[in-house]
Amino acid sequence: MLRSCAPRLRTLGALRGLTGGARPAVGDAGPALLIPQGFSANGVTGSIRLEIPSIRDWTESWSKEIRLLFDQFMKKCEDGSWKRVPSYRYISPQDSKPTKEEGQMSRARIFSRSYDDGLGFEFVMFHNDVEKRTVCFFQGGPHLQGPSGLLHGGALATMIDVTGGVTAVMTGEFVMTANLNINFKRPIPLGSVIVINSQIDKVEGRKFFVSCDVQSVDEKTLYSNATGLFISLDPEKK
Ligand SMILES: CCCCCCCC(=O)SCCNC(=O)CCNC(=O)[C@H](O)C(C)(C)COP(=O)(O)OP(=O)(O)OC[C@H]1O[C@@H](n2cnc3c(N)ncnc32)[C@H](O)[C@@H]1OP(=O)(O)O
Repeated sequence: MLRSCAPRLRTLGALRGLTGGARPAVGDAGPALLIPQGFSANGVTGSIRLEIPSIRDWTESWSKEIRLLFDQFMKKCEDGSWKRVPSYRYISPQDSKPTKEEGQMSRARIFSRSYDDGLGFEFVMFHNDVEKRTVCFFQGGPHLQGPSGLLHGGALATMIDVTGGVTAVMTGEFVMTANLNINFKRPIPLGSVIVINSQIDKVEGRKFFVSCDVQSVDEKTLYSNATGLFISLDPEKK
């Protein structure tokens, strides 16, 4: 399984090349990649199309706080030190006769982009190649509630996983999460903007050791910290 996964993952790794500081107009269609082989529940399909959706500068639901952070970091992109990480929503099978299950698969969406605008994971990420770190500005929408008025821990875990994974992907090969340890230190008010800082601490062969902290925008509250191990796939393995 891992071997057949490799072409897709290499191409996903090529997303690194799609980042850039240029500010697209709101509503511009994002690029799409056609990838030779993909997965379905039954194994390999013909090909998959990875669609990067319209690159929104912001949504109606973004608070002023996250818009300001977005603008600040878009400015930092101008000298090339930071890059905005592109987002994508779909990896959909193409060019294969759909079975019932593949029909379902064609509705697949990347989990962290699976909610309608404003209701779930609203975030933007920026990556610094030299410092090997990624910053994610995240505003959890109302469908991510855990305890009343607070962000669900699993939603935060998702964002830590995605931010850590992106940090590893931007630095090396495409990776899978092998291990994630999270300390939940303070509850996060639903709808508030938080900052997830992720960096590569160490690389050992195919293993990327990543650490993350999750803070309030004013840096006064440390909500969580985490470590993760991300492993790039060995193309020789089945
Ligand atoms: C844009 C990108 C954002 C991505 C964010 C989202 C990411 C995800 O959701 S990924 C989905 C969740 N994760 C998974 O499903 C992964 C399931 N696990 C696997 O597929 C495999 O175990 C995988 C790929 C992680 C590693 O498999 P494999 O390549 O065979 O590793 P293997 O050869 O056994 O081990 C390699 C090294 O890693 C170490 N290792 C492997 N797993 C672990 C682990 N869980 N903990 C600690 N060390 C580990 C091994 O000890 C070995 O170390 P060394 O080289 O020093 O001897």
